[in-house]
Amino acid sequence: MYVENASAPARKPVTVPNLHAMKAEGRKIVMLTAYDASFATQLEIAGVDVALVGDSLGMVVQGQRSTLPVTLDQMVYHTGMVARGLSATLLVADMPFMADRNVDYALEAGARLVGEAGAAMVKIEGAAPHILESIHALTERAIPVCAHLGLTPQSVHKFGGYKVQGREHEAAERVLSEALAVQQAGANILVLEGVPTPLGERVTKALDIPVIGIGAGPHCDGQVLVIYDMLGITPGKRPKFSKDFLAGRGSVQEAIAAYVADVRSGAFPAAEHGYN
Ligand SMILES: Nc1nc(=O)c2c([nH]1)NC[C@@H]1CN(c3ccc(C(=O)N[C@@H](CCC(=O)O)C(=O)O)cc3)CN21
Ligand SMILES: CC(C)C(=O)C(=O)O
Ligand SMILES: [Mg+2]
Repeated sequence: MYVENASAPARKPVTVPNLHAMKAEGRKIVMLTAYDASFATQLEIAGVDVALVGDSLGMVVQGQRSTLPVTLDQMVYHTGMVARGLSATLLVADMPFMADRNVDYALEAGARLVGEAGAAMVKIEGAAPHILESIHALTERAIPVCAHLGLTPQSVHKFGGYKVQGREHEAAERVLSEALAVQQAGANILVLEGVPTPLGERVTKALDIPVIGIGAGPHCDGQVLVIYDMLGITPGKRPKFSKDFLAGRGSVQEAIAAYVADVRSGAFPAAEHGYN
């Protein structure tokens, strides 16, 4: 029987091997943050590939000045809420500041975010020796890892602000060698944030694993944004790499659908969203 409001056929679940196939086939990966079940459902309906419970929730949900105050308990709480809104979308949860202080802590945090809260993968910033060890230890225990390099927000005090990374020749070479190191340690995918467009392209071409960019130019294998930035409701100034997809559209669902379509077609990001 034809039912006008019958829901769309269920999407096949997105898996880690799917993301690797997408890179191989040149199909762009669409990633977006979510912090609760209602937004998670909107991502699910729009066909977003990967949902990220970002520690950016400290800034956009809690109103903090950085991501550093976010606790593991809070990440577990939000990850659980998002997990209950998803079915096919792959769920990644950020390791909060210092939950990766050593391998044992990182394993404990991974166990909670995946085992207790329902994430399929955890994201860890940096490529310091203890981070490479943790990436290895987690992936050995079948917890997939998304590495995160470039403008890593948990290093805001070290960088002296949210500054684009890898601008000088030596700094660019360092980002590239860190990317190779996290891949070697076992990372399944990489988020590359806040680097010049040519470096985004070099890293994407040098790695076998998918590279998801945010402020890293259009050559990455996929893109990620903070959902409040792409809905134009971020308090204060939005990063230059973001875009308001709700402007001129009638609903949150249309805005997310436009983001999905523009990432898949390569229309987003445009030159104005990148750094040179
Ligand atoms: N709303 C929001 N969006 C984000 O993308 C985001 C967060 N919050 N919180 C956690 C981190 C912090 N991020 C940020 C925050 C600011 C800039 C920013 O203003 N960058 C300057 C670059 C200046 C330079 O050229 O070095 C810019 O103008 O874009 C970048 C990333 C990314 N993450
Ligand atoms: C900006 C993305 C990559 C992130 O780490 C977050 O939302 O916390
Ligand atoms: Mg984060």
